Formats: sequence, C-alpha cells, structure tokens
Amino acid sequence: MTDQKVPVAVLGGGSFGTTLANLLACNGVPVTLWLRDQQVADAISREHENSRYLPGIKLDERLRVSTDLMATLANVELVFLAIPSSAFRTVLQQIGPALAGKGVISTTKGIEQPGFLMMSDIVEQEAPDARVAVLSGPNLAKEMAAGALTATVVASDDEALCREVQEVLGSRSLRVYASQDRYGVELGGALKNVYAIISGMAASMGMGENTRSMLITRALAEMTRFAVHMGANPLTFLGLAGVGDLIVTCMSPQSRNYQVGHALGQGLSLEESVARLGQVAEGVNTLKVLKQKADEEGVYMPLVSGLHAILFEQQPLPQVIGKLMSAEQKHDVEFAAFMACTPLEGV
Ligand SMILES: NC(=O)c1ccc[n+]([C@@H]2O[C@H](COP(=O)([O-])OP(=O)(O)OC[C@H]3O[C@@H](n4cnc5c(N)ncnc54)[C@H](O)[C@@H]3O)[C@@H](O)[C@H]2O)c1
Ligand SMILES: O=P(O)(O)OC[C@H](O)CO
Repeated sequence: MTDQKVPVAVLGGGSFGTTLANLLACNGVPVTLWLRDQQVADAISREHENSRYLPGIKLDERLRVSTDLMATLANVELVFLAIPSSAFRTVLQQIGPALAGKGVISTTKGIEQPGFLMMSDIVEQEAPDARVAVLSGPNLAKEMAAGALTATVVASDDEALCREVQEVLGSRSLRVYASQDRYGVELGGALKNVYAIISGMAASMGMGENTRSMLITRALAEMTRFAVHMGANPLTFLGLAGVGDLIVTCMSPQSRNYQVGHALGQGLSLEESVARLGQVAEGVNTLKVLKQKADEEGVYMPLVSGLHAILFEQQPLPQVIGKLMSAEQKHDVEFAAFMACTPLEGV
C-alpha cells in the first residue's frame, strides 16, 4: 500500500497543515510538512508533536518535516496549501514555477482583496501550469487530528485530481467527497467564518438556542444569496462545504472564529479578541472584503452589515440587533428562487 501512494507536500505548519500531513502519514503516504521555523521543525521531528498547534496529539513517526521549501516540493505530485490567506500569495510567488504539473490543493478559507479572489484563483495566477483543487468542509483540525469521524469535499474540474486526493486522504476516519463546483465550495468555506463570529458573540451574551438556530439558518440564506449572485451553484450550499461547515463553525467553541465572537461578546475589543486567540481567524478579514463586495454588487446581507457596523462602524450592539429584528419580514426558503437563478431580495 505504501509503495502505491504518490509523494505529497503540505505547506503550512499550523493546526490544519499539521493535521493534514499527519492524516496523510497515517495513510502510509510519503509526506513532508513544510514550515518556516527550524526550532519548531526540529521539535516536531524529535517529539512527534506540534506542541503549539496540536498539543497532546501524537504525530505519526513517518511524517517528515522540513524548512527547505524547494526541497520539499522536489519530486512530489500533490501539494496541499494550509497557509493563512494573508500570506498565501507571498508563499505562492516563491514557488509558482516549481508547481508546474503538480496537483495543488488549497485548504485556506479566505478571500484576497483587491479583486475578491479565492485562494485557488491566486494559485492559477502564480502557478499557471499547476492542476488546481480546493478542499473544504466541516473540518475542525483538532477533532480530525484526534481521529474523529469526519467528511470533507475536494472540488475541481479536474476529476482525476479529485480522485487522487480521495485516494491519498480518504481513510476509515475521513471521507472525501468530490465536487465540480470549486468556486462554490471555496466561497462556502470563506463565508461561514463571518457567521461563526456572530454565533460566538450570541452565545457569550447568553442568547438561547432559538436565536442560534435563527442565526445559522438565516446565515445560510444570506451566504447562498450572495454565492448565487456571484455564479456559484446553490446546491453546493446544501452540502458539506456549505451548511455542513456553517453548522460546525457556528456551533463549536473549538472554532477560532467562534472564539473571536465569544470574546467580543464578553466585551473585549476586536484587537484584544484576536490577540487572545493567537491563531488565524479568517472571518475578520473576510467580513471587510465581503461587506465591500456585497455593497458593490447590491446583494442584501443584513447579518454581514450588522457585524460590520459593530466591529468597524462603532455602532452599538443593541441598536444593530434592533435594526435586524425590525427589518421587513419576507421569505423563509429562497432556494426555489435560487435554483431558478432569480434570487429574491430581502428576507
Ligand atoms: N484549523 C482548522 O480547523 C482549519 C480547518 C480547515 C481549514 N483551515 C484553514 O487553514 C488555513 C490555515 O489555518 P490554520 O488553522 O492552520 O492556522 P494556524 O493559525 O493554526 O497556523 C497558521 C500557520 O501558518 C504559518 N504562517 C503564517 N504566515 C506564514 C508565511 N508567510 N509563510 C509560511 N507559513 C506561514 C504560521 O507560522 C502557522 O504555522 C486558514 O485559512 C484556515 O481557515 C483551518
Ligand atoms: O477554527 P476556524 O473557525 O478557523 O474553523 C475551522 C474550520 O474551517 C472548520 O471547518
């Protein structure tokens, strides 16, 4: 089995990169995890633990770790990217030509501005000869690393690449479903982070489960409305990378975006909330980018507007909640309209 697996690289030694690399190593895939810090790399190689990002998780001893980016990429066929969106292009710019012919799979759930670019768009720009896919779904790193039964989605119009990813990553604890809607899968993964901040905020303010259910369901309507406007397939949002990821991120205190919201609800400033987390919460930047895009495109996104007003326009929370709760009450289920590609306005 080991001999049949293609060699793989994972770039990014945080929570998700380490988790993915370890899952691959456990599958007998020859895998090298690239990260920048030599001391951290040495510690992982020596102790088989990433004590900062996955404390207490014993990593497979076959997992190789390197700080040499080009050496990591030599001879591999698949490259998973788990670099925060803020550094994504910078890393790609160093390695674009070296990715020619390889399968490059982004797992990063963010959006680049200017241009409202998905991470896979950046891969296409910086590595035009790579084969491109994205991986997204309800995938809390710590649970996956601990072996929790999990499902994810690999999306690409390159069906052979989807099969290769299913082959190396699928296991008894991880099911990897395929999709051809790369844009929808990627958009779902980025957008849900914004609603997780709202959900964490509501939880820490003592709001009940009715409220949380309303938030998640209206979030799904709102993100689907935006995605359809942008050309994604609405059905994608009924799958793992849509409602699946929205649920886990809005429900789990493990979610870093939820944690930022929770801290905000306790009265911490945005800066304090992000600093206390000490890890990536992509939803903060996505909120800015998304609000701007929704305004430009004229897409009605009351939850996004409300959170933006609280975080960046100094509007008091009670005033924003009052505005949301007194907005015109329109349709519950918009999916029929989405499917006909004539989205209704308003909720
Ligand atoms: N953690 C999860 O549960 C999870 C699950 C699915 C997807 N993701 C996505 O994966 C991406 C990475 O998140 P994470 O959870 O691994 O973040 P993290 O905060 O746990 O780790 C980020 C890592 O990126 C590294 N990094 C930062 N700047 C870098 C640069 N310029 N070059 C190389 N490395 C750099 C940091 O050193 C750190 O190791 C995010 O977009 C996130 O949305 C995370
Ligand atoms: O911890 P978060 O909020 O970045 O979410 C992690 C994953 O995206 C959940 O699928």
